[in-house]
Amino acid sequence: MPTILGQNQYGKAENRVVKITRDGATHHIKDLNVSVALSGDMEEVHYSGSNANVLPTDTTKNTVFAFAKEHGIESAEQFGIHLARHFVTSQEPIQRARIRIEEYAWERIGTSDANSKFIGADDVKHSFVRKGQEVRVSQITYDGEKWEVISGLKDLTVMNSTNSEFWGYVKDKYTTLQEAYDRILATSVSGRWRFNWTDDEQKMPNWEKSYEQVKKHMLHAFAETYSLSLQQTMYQMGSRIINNRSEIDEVRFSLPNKHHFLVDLEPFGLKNDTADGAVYFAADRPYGLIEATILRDGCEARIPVDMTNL
Ligand SMILES: O=c1[nH]c(=O)c2[nH]c(=O)[nH]c2[nH]1
Repeated sequence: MPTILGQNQYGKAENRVVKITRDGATHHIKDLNVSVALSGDMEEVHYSGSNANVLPTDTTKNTVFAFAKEHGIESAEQFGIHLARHFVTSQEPIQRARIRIEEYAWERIGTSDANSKFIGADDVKHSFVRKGQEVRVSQITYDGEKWEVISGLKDLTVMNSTNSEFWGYVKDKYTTLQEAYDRILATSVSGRWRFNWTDDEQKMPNWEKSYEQVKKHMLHAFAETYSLSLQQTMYQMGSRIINNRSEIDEVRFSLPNKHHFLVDLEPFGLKNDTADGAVYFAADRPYGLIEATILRDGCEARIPVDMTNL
């Protein structure tokens, strides 16, 4: 044979597993991206195509989700150790397992300086904001007479682990979506807001304070709205800003609906029920994209509909 097989490994990469643990009304999130790489006696599958030693990558994916439900996720390390031990000890041909895990950190809305002021302790049990700074953006336009200032943010990722439903929608012959009475609602907020300040230097808004307040009202509305759709939540977020910040006349949002699907663990004899803490598959695409402008009554819409370049 003119060639021989060198190092090889296989497995399912990037299993996006989200485990919610319910401690009464207080929820806890573990949000991981788990990649499995197995190696061992795998010559034959490469040389002849015999799969006799191959545990399917699909099975490694199922194992990740089933273990999250059956054993919980105490820490990424503990979870990885458990998985690696399982693959190596349960499958004779597998001699090495490498589990790589990225963990995404979440903090409760209301617990950090940036978002605490308006939210009482009762509101933060199931509403989370992903750790890390959002990107703050602004656009300033001047024609020699008047100013137009638009501020905003992107990549502010938030999640409600309950208090979200979606049902009563139109059903046609292509509809397969099941109605949801207790789902995860998550989005990465991209928002822009337009100031009504145009020229009076004396009445210039305090831009820093305004930004912090807008962000707080946005998070507050997200956390407090019992949601029947992302559209409804989004409108509440915009209204709350307009109603509390007199310097702003217009808000536009572009909100990807970051879908979290309940994993079917029935085949493994596991009940995966929202009521007692469930395991979800966090899908990255496709995603619903929900967008709208919310205006102060009587004001004109000027923020571009497509604000990706803004
Ligand atoms: O909040 C939602 N709004 C929708 O318009 C929609 N469509 C869908 O499939 N899921 C959802 N969720």
